Amino acid sequence: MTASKDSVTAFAPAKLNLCLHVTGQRPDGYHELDSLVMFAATGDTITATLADDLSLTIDGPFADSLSMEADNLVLRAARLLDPDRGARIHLHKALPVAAGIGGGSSDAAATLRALATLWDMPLPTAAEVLPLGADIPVCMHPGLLRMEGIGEALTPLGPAPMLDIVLVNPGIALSTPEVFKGLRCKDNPPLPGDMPDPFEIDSWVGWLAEQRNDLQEPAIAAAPVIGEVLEALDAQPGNQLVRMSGSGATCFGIFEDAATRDAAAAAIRTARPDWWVAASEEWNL
Ligand SMILES: C[C@](O)(CO)[C@H](O)COP(=O)(O)OP(=O)(O)OC[C@H]1O[C@@H](n2ccc(N)nc2=O)[C@H](O)[C@@H]1O
Ligand SMILES: Nc1ncnc2c1ncn2[C@@H]1O[C@H](COP(=O)(O)OP(=O)(O)OP(=O)(O)O)[C@@H](O)[C@H]1O
Repeated sequence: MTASKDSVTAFAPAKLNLCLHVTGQRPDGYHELDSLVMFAATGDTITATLADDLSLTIDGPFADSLSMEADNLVLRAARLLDPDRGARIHLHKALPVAAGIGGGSSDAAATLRALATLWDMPLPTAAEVLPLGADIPVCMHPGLLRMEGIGEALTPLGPAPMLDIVLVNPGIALSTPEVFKGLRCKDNPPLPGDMPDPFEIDSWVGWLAEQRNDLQEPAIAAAPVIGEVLEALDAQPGNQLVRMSGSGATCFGIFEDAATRDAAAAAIRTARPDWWVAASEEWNL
């Protein structure tokens, strides 16, 4: 985060569900999750400047996907922090929208970080931000986290280790509730209790590969192109783990080093110029 007296810039990293186990469903319809979450160093940028009124401007490659409606998560987050204060907020939208990488949630969390500094206020709690979205609590404290409940029960596991990641989105927006609705089984096993040390990267990634994203199957049923994305990542030399994030459609690959990561990203970009492809590293706050 960079700050001057009257302006603060905060990064809104892409969220990755390294695994996402759906373990039950509450009477209100929300699903119980058991997920490991980390963040990638590709994302949006929020700049907040002191002003009398609250306003939002948007630019960037995915700005057109977002209408300038009053319900943008950035404005909802600002009003949640203080409904009576003003700021001129600019969002540079570099992440695809409705893509399973929590772009809107990360924008909301970055807005809260920026405005808490600008307005000299404490950050809200997980319970306070949960009504804005189930992914917002985890986006408040980027690092490696276990996320349970419907997204509010967080166990910080320290910083994410150094990882070489490729993210690929085939250019389709997926509705999170529709993907949850397609789940055939809602009471799947939680994460096993024996997670290796994340800094023993090879054995940790091997353990992750044995876990699941339970939303992957219903997402592929809704959008079969996700299967093509997974195959494209899987075909690249040096991949150690290939999986979909969140409710899709973005998938990621973890590669053994920066050279195989960059070669994979270049190969997929060449083969599918219409897809969004990002080569990245981990991001910790
Ligand atoms: C799938 C994940 O991305 C995993 O990190 C999140 O659980 C989704 O988080 P989100 O997009 O912030 O979700 P919200 O905006 O709160 O909810 C959108 C819709 O997704 C479904 N939903 C979401 C979270 C959850 N634990 N159970 C659900 O069933 C509900 O139908 C809800 O109405
Ligand atoms: N700043 C924002 N960025 C992206 N989406 C936003 C924003 N504000 C509101 N939205 C709305 O939120 C919806 C979900 O967008 P988002 O990009 O966060 O989805 P997602 O990546 O699938 O999230 P998740 O991984 O949390 O399910 C979009 O349909 C969009 O209309």
